[in-house]
Amino acid sequence: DTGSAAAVPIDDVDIAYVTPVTIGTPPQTLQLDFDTGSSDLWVFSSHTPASQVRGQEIYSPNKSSTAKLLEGHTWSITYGDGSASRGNVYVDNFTVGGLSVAQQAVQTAQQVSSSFTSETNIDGLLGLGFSTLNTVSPKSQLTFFDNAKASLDSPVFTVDLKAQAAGTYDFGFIDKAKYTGEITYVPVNTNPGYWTFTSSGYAVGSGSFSSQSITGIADTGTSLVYLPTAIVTAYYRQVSGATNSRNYGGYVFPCSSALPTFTFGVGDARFTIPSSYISYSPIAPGSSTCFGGLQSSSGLGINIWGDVALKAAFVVFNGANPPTIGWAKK
Ligand SMILES: CC[C@H](C)[C@H](NC(=O)C[C@H](O)[C@H](CC1CCCCC1)NC(=O)CCNC(=O)[C@H](Cc1ccccc1)NC(=O)N1CCC(N)CC1)C(=O)NCc1cnc(C)nc1N
Repeated sequence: DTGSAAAVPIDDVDIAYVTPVTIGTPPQTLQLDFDTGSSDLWVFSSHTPASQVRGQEIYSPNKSSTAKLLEGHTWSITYGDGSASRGNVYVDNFTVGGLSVAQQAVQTAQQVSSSFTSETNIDGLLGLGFSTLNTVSPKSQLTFFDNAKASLDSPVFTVDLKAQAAGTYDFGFIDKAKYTGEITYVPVNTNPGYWTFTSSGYAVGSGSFSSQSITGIADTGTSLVYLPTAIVTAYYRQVSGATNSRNYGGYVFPCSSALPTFTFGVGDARFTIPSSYISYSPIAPGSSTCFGGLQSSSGLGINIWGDVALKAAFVVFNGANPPTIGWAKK
């Protein structure tokens, strides 16, 4: 089997991407944020208080003839940005881009934090991290990818995110039309459950490449790139008027400032993030001060290659044993 579905940016700065999925019988369609940085599949549902729903599509298990409550199972998750949700669990038919899993654990929200309520374009999350991170108790559940893996032509999924355009999540195959040159594969550390890999270094603009190991996670659910402070200060030193603003929570600069590109290494391969991706967004609509798409990871305890970096490459998440991650130009 294989599957292929669109990854559509939810706003004009690519803060996140959503992908259509269908749940139950007859099929109910929701738009989910596919997140390699977590491993819960949860949805806004008929169990979510109306006061917490603001236009999101909901999954109603009582309207699905194939839904079954997972008795006594609950879940509760908190994300890096402090957002959170919790609820109960059903199993039901679940399809992504033509690829179906018969008994997928679908976590129905009974409570979501205000940031989820206000994010009207996201009807839930589909975790693509390792199932060890799943929060369902007393028995943790498998991700869609782990459930589908045995039936896939190849135990992989690929991520092709684009700037202000629809990209794709492919399952079970590697589409040669989506990348150029070779795919460079590097090892993945599955502890504690992210897709953790080590980059071989970086360069700022046309500057020399600094070879150093940068261990971080490939995270489709994180908007920006978060790297060690030394690297980030080296970058913004090249940006006139850039300051690290406590007020705005990171590096800001005049939107008119020229920004260098940022290149990162994977093995011998080099990937360049265009300046336009790093001029992330005005700090407020119409402001002439812009927020950077590259920020410091100090305080996070982890380096994160988020959408700003993933958009610059075609990435293969190889779920074989042992898992690896592959990066290619496109
Ligand atoms: C089983 C938990 C699971 C593994 C969890 N995983 C994650 O947090 C990583 C995961 O990829 C989550 C997935 C997000 C969650 C919010 C909704 C969209 C998806 N990523 C993050 O939390 C990274 C930081 N957040 C982000 O990058 C969000 C993503 C977002 C997108 C659209 C709308 C709203 C939010 N972006 C923003 O808030 N932006 C607005 C501000 C702008 N300057 C940048 C973009 C974790 O590590 N939790 C531990 C944890 C708990 N508590 C805290 C405080 N930190 C933690 N790390």
